[in-house]
Amino acid sequence: MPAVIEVKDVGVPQISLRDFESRREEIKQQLMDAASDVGFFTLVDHPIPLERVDAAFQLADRFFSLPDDVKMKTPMNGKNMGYEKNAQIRPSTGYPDPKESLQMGFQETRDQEVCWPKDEDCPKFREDALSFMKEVRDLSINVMQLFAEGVGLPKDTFTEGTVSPDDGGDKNDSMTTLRMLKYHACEGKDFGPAYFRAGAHADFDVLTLLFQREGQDGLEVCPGKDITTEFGKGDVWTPIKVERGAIVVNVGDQLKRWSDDRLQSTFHRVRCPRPGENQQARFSLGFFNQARREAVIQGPAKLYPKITGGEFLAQAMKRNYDAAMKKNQLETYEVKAETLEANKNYQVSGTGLERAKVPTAVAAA
Ligand SMILES: O=C(O)CCC(=O)C(=O)O
Ligand SMILES: [Fe+2]
Repeated sequence: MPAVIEVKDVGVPQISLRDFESRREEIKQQLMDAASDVGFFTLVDHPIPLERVDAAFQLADRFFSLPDDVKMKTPMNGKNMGYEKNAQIRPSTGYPDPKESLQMGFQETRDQEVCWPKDEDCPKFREDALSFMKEVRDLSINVMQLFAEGVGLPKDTFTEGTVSPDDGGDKNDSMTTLRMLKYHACEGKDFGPAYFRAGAHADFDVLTLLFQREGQDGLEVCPGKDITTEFGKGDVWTPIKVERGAIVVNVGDQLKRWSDDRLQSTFHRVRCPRPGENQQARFSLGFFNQARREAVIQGPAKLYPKITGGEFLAQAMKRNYDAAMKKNQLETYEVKAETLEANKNYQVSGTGLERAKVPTAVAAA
């Protein structure tokens, strides 16, 4: 049976953070409802000013406008940091997403140091990116505290589990990352309906906050799909229209596991625009709150064995990037033998489980 891919607007809940302190309980309930149902929602009336988001997009544009050889001074490493272009192959499609991206984190390790664009190439990049990242992290903390309470864990479980203290603790085990994305322009080209700017995948972090630009739609989500079953066939995809000021938020695989599957990590993808649509480049900024390298992930009902953030990432990266890792001789984090044994019957879902049965196209340049 050929894949039936239906796109229907079944809606994604919008949650207002207005009067956060006095409406805390109400907001918590709305977050829990959205995250246990669709796994995706948008946040409005949040504290991040539009100008800050616009400035972050300008920063991304400044970086992506540099010549390729300058951007390639900070190549993607096996630890989810650095720059890549046409190199992220999604298991769901089998071809690289037609895009370029730069990922950076809070760590001050050598792994991370070498991934920051140099001041002489992109002045003040690091300073400005970090200040935006801190702002998004602060908002994430408020949301993650409500989720921890909502699933019956101590309030700070997900924040202590993702945020390394800036002083005192080992901030170098932070794995949270900001990913700047630029999908290539494809003016005048038609790759058909089954070609994607980002192939279907679920995120492997705790919570993703995604910033998009008006007029640059394309994100679609596939709610209600159990991500441990076959991927994407006959499912209903829902477009999320970009709304100025709204932040798209989704639950990742780590939070799904940490909540004993109460909260849903949902497949999503980015469509490639066809003639008649906006085929210019598309920018987005994804902030991925990930479990710290040493944080232990386990839900209140212990549905899954324990796994650390570092091991979780290593497994996800290995599964998703095996070929790329081999080719580039990249090294990722270590996974202990006992973790492998304890987790052998469980899957890190990451970016899809099966190659999609759709025709592939050559990535746009
Ligand atoms: O660019 C987007 O809108 C989505 C990106 C995404 O899903 C990802 O990078 O994980
Ligand atoms: Fe994603």
